[in-house]
Amino acid sequence: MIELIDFGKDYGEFRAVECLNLKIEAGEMFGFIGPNGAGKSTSIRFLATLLKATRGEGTVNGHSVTRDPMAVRQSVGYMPDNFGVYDGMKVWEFLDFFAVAYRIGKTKRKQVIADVLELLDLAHKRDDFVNGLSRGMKQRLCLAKTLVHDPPVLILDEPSSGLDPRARIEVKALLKELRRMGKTILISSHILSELADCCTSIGIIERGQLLMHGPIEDVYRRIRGNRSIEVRFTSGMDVGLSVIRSFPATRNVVADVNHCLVELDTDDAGVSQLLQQLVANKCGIRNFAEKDPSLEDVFMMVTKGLVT
Ligand SMILES: Nc1ncnc2c1ncn2[C@@H]1O[C@H](COP(=O)(O)OP(=O)(O)OP(=O)(O)O)[C@@H](O)[C@H]1O
Repeated sequence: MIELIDFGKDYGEFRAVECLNLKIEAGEMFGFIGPNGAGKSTSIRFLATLLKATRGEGTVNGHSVTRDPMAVRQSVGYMPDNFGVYDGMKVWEFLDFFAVAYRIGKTKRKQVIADVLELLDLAHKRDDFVNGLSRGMKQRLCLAKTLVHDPPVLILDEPSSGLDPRARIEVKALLKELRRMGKTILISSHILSELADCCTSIGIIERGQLLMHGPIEDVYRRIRGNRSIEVRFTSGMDVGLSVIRSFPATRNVVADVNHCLVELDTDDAGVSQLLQQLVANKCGIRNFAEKDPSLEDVFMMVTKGLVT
């Protein structure tokens, strides 16, 4: 649904994006992650047809970004990282303005505006002035305007920036709902915990280069290397620790009062074997669970070059 093929962008002498290749399938929610200045907005603005590539190409919904930008615009709802609102405009007028720009007829516009206001929970603000809205509501209104022409693809640059925790949770719930409605979503964000539980795949970009991308589970798996298992005991922890320490796949053990963290170099069968040995040795176990790294851990490891 979205593809970048050898995309590169120079600003004068400065190479902002090196050579980016990326493929996002229909129905995915793709999290685009990178430190400030990594090249996320540059890539996003190219896909939204607002920026010319220095090298390479992109396609959205089967349309070439460089050769058929008008068709791409029909397919994309784009939310920039900072957007302006017009003074003296009411909420419905703001949406009407964009609906006219997308050449939606007058009768249909009324219905479309009512629908998106309903979806974004802004119906009660229909006749309020846009510049009097809170930041969270302005952000929701901007998301509403990306939907007026019912595009299959949404490209959202930092949609949650500057929002308080409650407003961020609301935006996240909305994005999940939009994905459920069949939209393909590309979202950039610095709030990694937020992306972790709503994205199906991620890409990590730094200094204009895509360091890693793929389904979120694959990325975790590639990072994980050794597996980290947390074991909580109700009894028999001394015996349990000697079983764990003598287990051939054990690489490291960090023990606390009634639980320990074990690093294992093994597969699923090995993990299960360790559990069986603990049970066979009559250890009381309250919890035996694999600990996944957080998206923050993944991001730090990849951008520090600890993983290739
Ligand atoms: N119009 C421009 N002229 C010159 N340099 C630019 C221009 N736009 C962006 N850059 C530079 O290109 C690099 C990539 O910028 P970009 O905005 O794409 O990064 P980003 O990953 O979106 O960062 P952020 O998370 O801070 O928004 C940065 O070093 C930036 O300073």
